[in-house]
Amino acid sequence: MNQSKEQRILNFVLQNAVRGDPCSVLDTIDKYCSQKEWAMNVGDEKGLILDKTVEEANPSVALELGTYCGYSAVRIARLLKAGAYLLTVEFNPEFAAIAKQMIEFAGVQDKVKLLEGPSEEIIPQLKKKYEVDTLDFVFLDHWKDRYTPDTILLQECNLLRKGSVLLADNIIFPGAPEFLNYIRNNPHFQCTNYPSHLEYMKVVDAMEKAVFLG
Ligand SMILES: O=C(NCCCCc1cc2cnccc2s1)c1cc(-c2ccc(F)cc2)cc(O)c1O
Ligand SMILES: [Mg+2]
Repeated sequence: MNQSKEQRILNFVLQNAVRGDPCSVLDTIDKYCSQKEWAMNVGDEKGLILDKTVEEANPSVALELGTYCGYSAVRIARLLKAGAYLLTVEFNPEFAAIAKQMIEFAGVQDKVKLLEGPSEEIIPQLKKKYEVDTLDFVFLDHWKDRYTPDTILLQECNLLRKGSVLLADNIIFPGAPEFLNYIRNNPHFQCTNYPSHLEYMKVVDAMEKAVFLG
């Protein structure tokens, strides 16, 4: 049975990156996806915005919605302080299996917990089943029409605290217009827009940061 694109990306990393070196894993994925096959990793340009936002937030507990091949999970986890961890949620079992291997190869598996399932099921389980108190950082990179309902769900489940930082990918392309309208008109969030480009393309994209004000 012929391989998936995601399996080809993982194989390229296993054969060309340095085991235990997250930066080499990221660089190798970016090399493959810019030169051989496009894939929906956050990429190197928006990845720098993600890095700066994570470093500024310096989270103890982070959540990612939309793991895919694990690129941004590795990107986030490599910046976490001792004892801090990332919960990353993936809906597609094939992608989750690839991401698990990618995260382990990068050597950040002790900082990452990969949860499989739809966000609307996982989010209400975070407190009781995954022993989360509140989330310091949330990266939204899953279905774009789930950004708003899941942001509302996070608030309903009391998972945000004063200062929790949300960062959303793909604000322009594919676009999350309903989320942008919701979050920018919500007095409980302080928003900042970061213009950028779609991963590996000249297409305009952007990220939106939203700090919860309590
Ligand atoms: O769809 C995108 N990401 C979401 C994949 C979703 C799956 C999940 C749903 C779900 C539900 N619950 C829990 C976990 C999860 S994971 C996406 C798409 C593009 C893109 C695609 C075509 C194109 F021509 C140009 C850009 C670029 C991006 O950066 C993306 O992030
Ligand atoms: Mg994205």
